[in-house]
Amino acid sequence: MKIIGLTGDAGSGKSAVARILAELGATVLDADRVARRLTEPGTPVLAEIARVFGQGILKPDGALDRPRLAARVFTDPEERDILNRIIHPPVQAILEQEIAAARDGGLGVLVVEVPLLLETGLDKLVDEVWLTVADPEVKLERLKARGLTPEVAAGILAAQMPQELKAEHAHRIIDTNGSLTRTRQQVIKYWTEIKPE
Ligand SMILES: CC(C)(COP(=O)(O)OP(=O)(O)OC[C@H]1O[C@@H](n2cnc3c(N)ncnc32)[C@H](O)[C@@H]1O)[C@@H](O)C(=O)NCCC(=O)NCCS
Ligand SMILES: Nc1ncnc2c1ncn2[C@@H]1O[C@H](COP(=O)(O)OP(=O)(O)OP(=O)(O)O)[C@@H](O)[C@H]1O
Repeated sequence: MKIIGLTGDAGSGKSAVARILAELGATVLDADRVARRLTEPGTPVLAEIARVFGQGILKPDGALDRPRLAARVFTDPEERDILNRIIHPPVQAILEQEIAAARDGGLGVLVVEVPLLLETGLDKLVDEVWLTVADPEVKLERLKARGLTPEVAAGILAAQMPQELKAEHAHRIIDTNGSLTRTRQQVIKYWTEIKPE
């Protein structure tokens, strides 16, 4: 099985590219979704977050108040480090397990979509790094369109390795500044290159 690590800044179009790759036949594993599952009500990770960040970080129904936690961790690097230390080890363990299982498995392509692929060193476990890129103002506009405040949106981008540095580690780069059709064309071209049959 071929394993692609898909990464890129927040708002750079990873999820859009992952959807196209899934349509083309890849299996997609999304690190954000793994992190969400690990922080569902009743999990040890959520209990630890509530212990460290206070019960106010939970909504009345006991679920994680994600916008509230985002506002804290993306404007305060120390708080972000604390969250990362709680949540990254279990997320990484699951991703490593899934990648190892895929290696033992059959043919096909596994795409692991990980915003912090390079920052966490998980790129060493994949065969190729694919990077989505967009101009800073495009990424910021997309994040604001999701309802994030400009401060939180800028905080997320500041918490990630700069796009130019990421590009030094990438095998294939997808520019998402244009239309979705343009993005799709680039993805199909790369897909054809790795799946020549
Ligand atoms: C802080 C949380 C609760 C905010 O949730 P929310 O639903 O508002 O945002 P979402 O998860 O969609 O994240 C938005 C984007 O921020 C970026 N991001 C998320 N966490 C981090 C982080 N710790 N450091 C840098 N960027 C991050 C990603 O690009 C992500 O796609 C959530 O992001 C979280 O649990 N983060 C820690 C887990 C993590 O690091 N995930 C990313 C890769 S494993
Ligand atoms: N040409 C394009 N390519 C990709 N996405 C585009 C394009 N034009 C507009 N978009 C939109 O921009 C947004 C990109 O956000 P997306 O969720 O794919 O980014 P992301 O890299 O996964 O971000 P995050 O890491 O924050 O989850 C989507 O709403 C998508 O529909």
